[in-house]
Amino acid sequence: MQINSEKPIETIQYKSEVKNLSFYYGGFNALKNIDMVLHDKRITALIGPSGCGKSTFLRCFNRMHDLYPGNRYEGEIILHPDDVNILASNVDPIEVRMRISMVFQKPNPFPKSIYENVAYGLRVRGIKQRAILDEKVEAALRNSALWDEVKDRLHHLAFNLSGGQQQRLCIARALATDPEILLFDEPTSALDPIATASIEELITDLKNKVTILIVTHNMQQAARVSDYTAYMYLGELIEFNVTDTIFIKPKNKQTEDYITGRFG
Ligand SMILES: Nc1ncnc2c1ncn2[C@@H]1O[C@H](COP(=O)(O)OP(=O)(O)OP(=O)(O)O)[C@@H](O)[C@H]1O
Repeated sequence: MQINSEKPIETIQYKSEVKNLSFYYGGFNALKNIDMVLHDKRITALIGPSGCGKSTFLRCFNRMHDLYPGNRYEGEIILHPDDVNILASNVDPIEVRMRISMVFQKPNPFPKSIYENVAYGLRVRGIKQRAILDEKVEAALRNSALWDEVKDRLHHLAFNLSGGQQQRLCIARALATDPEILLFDEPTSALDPIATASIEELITDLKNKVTILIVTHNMQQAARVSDYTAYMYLGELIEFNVTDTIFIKPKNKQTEDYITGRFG
């Protein structure tokens, strides 16, 4: 595995360090000894052929796998600046999910109003004051480039929005609680090209505010939006580097074959 063997394009801090991470679905070893970093307020893309473990890796970051019995992590995911290992058994997964939010492949708004979708996580955290809720809901909708389209119908059902708008609403819902890392699992695969372009633009804008890890099948998308790219194969991290290097001059033959479409 090659990791950051070139000088980084800039000197920035790590938001997270993955150390010797392995993951098991019961007896199946889906991730094997992964070492990687997430650069603070940068976008990292995970690419690789179907079944290589991209979603499994992403889901380790918010302890999603804890929801199912028989799953097991080994190794560490250190979250900075407080250096906590979010996989440690004494760390509450609910706490982790407050700090690391996820946006799924298909838009999945709750059967509630636009406003209540965004306010949901704030209410779970015990925020009741209307003025604070109003302020945070508006900020999240502005940050997800949805405010102008919905400001006059905040109390309408979220299902009335288009697919692209629903996905931006899900991003607003994830942003409302000020997460430190935002996880995207193929966020545009259910959307048309215009909605995809607006989500990509939004993701690019969001990196000023939050560290982003995105799984995508679409290599052009990885090349367009990400600063760093990780290529995975059969549960292993094969190569990790700045995105331009991975796409223009990968160091590993397997990465090159995948990027050039000779494999996968
Ligand atoms: N709940 C599960 N139980 C057992 N094995 C699983 C489970 N979920 C995924 N796997 C297996 O783990 C491996 C990695 O799957 P994963 O979904 O992470 O791959 P992926 O790279 O995200 O694939 P895709 O691009 O098709 O979404 C695959 O072999 C898959 O069959």
